[in-house]
Amino acid sequence: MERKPLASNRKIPVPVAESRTKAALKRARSPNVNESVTEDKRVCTDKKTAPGLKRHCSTSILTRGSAPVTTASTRRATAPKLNSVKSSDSLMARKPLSRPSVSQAASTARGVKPYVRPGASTAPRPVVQGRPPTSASSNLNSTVVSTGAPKTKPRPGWDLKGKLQDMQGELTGCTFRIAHLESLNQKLSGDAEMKHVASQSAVKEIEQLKEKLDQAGHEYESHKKKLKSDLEDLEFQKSSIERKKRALEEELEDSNNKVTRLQELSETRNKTIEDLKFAIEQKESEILGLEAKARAHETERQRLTNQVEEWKEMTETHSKTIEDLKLIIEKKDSEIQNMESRERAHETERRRLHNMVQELKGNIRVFCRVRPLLGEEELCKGGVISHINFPDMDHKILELDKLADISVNESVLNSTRGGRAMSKYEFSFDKVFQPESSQAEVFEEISQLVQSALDGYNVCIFAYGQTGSGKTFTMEGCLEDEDLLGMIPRTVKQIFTAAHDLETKGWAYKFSASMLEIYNENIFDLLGKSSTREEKLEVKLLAKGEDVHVPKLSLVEVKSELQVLKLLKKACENRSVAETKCNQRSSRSHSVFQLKLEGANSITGEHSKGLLNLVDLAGSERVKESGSEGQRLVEAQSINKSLSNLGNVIMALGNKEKHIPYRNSKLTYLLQNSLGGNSKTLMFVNVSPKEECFSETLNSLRFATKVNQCNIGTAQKKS
Ligand SMILES: Nc1ncnc2c1ncn2[C@@H]1O[C@H](COP(=O)(O)OP(=O)(O)OP(=O)(O)O)[C@@H](O)[C@H]1O
Repeated sequence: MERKPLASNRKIPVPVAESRTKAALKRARSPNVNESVTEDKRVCTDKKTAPGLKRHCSTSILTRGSAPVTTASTRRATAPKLNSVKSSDSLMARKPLSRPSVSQAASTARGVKPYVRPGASTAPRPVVQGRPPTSASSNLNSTVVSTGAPKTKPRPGWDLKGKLQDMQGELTGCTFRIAHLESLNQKLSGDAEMKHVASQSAVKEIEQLKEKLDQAGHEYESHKKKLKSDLEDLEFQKSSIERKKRALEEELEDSNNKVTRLQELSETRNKTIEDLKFAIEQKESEILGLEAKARAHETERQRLTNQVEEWKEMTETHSKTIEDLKLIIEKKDSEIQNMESRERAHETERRRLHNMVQELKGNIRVFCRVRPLLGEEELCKGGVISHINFPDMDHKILELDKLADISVNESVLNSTRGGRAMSKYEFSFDKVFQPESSQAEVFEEISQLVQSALDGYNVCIFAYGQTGSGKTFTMEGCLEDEDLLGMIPRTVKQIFTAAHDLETKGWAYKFSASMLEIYNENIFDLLGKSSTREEKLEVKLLAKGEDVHVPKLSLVEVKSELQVLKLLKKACENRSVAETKCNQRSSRSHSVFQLKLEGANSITGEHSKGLLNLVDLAGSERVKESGSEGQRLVEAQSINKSLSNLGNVIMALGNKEKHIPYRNSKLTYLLQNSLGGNSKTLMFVNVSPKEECFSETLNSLRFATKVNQCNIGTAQKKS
């Protein structure tokens, strides 16, 4: 009987994994294996000593690790019939028992799953009995089969002979079978011997392998130690490498940061370089421009140098010429002085002629001014003044039309309009200003008169007319608007300008201004302090033919037009304060602006003394028509008194009467030196364009016509 497992133990495949190698080595050293080997040895020993037991022993070996098998001898001892033995043998022959290899057996015994070489069959290998039957066994089996129990019916009890025959046949079979078994036993004994030898060689081989295994174990241990130390070395190297790696990584990160910073720096520098390049280009182009300029300057310098040389020569020539010219200038200076003295003589002559013209024009002159329709008046009338006409081109005649006839002495031209009788009144004045006339145009006509004040004449300009006809607008105007400045500021401006011009002719002037208000025949100072403003002033005449004097009246020396404008504003404010105490007082009072002009010519020794009176009279409407009563009646009466007295004075002057009733009113008393022989008088008669004011307009025009017809004599220059 061959035993392959030991040989196959050596052939335990080398496992891929070390763990498997260790397990195999362990299994190889396993006590179970030893046990198995020992058991094999024991069986072999038993085989020598007890051949009878050999079968049992071999059978136990064969059956170890498999299901228990009942031996043939046991079965024979217990089998009641040969048939049963035959059947069990045949069963053995038919049903081979599986026997695992030694390693498998060992593994199974330890409960460890045996290692199965890949590709190897896991089917149990058949034991001897399981092998295909040898020729002997097959013969036996065939014999048994042939000598098997007859399939005939059992012999009856009485057939002893037959039964004996059967028993003899059975005995023969047994004998034959015993012989066969003995031969078989002999064969098996031989096999056992061979197995024993093989087993011993296997044991030797196992011991050798064990030694080798121990040796291999030592080698493995030493190798393991070496590997462990190598591993430690490697671990140490690894950790040092990792440290180095970390250090390198940090270094790398630092380097990267440095690189980034350097890149940024590089970009900044590149940009700076670009900027600098651009600046350099600009500078270069500037330099080129400057070089070109420098070249041009050099050329210019050269040219100028040449010119300087030329001029040096010319200067010498000019110096000579200058000397000649100086002589000529000296000559001319004396000529100019002669001319200036002649001019002064001319100026004196001009003044004389101017005065003569004024005399020829008459010392009382009357200008008529019609104001335009304003605001709602314009809307109602469609902007047309239908009852006032300006028929002549010389602007000296005004026509007043009325449908109803009024019996008056003026030249009334009766005509018809729309089938109705129409009265036409014509008035003639020195000048008629139409509604469109500007303040400048009006002033142009009175500027010569203003000049007379500088020449040493008393000048009186007053505005007459009903309330709202434009007297204040004409005299003062709007002080905030240059174009709307009235006669007073324009007069002042002209006087200062002319005085300045006359300075070159030796004239020096001193101007003193005052402004008063005559309300209800009382005189109030419009330039006074608030404490003295309500104080009533009186007019005094120091001596006959002397200046009229108002004691306590503020007299302010003025040196500029601006200063006078400030005084006018102050007077306006004081008037409006008074107006809050007395309703419409400004309309109900006369305001008088006076400017004294005292001139002296340092060259000719001439002196001049003039007085300029600019008067804004109170409204001239009649008491009866205005239906005034109470305070208004008192106002109206005093206005009427002063205005009618003004007319009376002018009439008396015109009639060359001996007694001129100056003292009948404060106004005429104040203006007595400016009305009459020594003065030049101009009256504005202001006319409202409103048709409902027709009656008042007619009255005003009649009064102005009377004044205009007066010849108040020749003005005398005061000196
Ligand atoms: N020529 C003109 N152009 C434009 N507006 C004028 C003119 N004349 C008068 N006015 C306006 O008419 C209005 C009445 O004028 P203003 O006050 O001068 O009349 P007045 O006769 O002085 O009246 P009062 O007697 O009440 O003082 C004012 O608003 C003034 O600005």
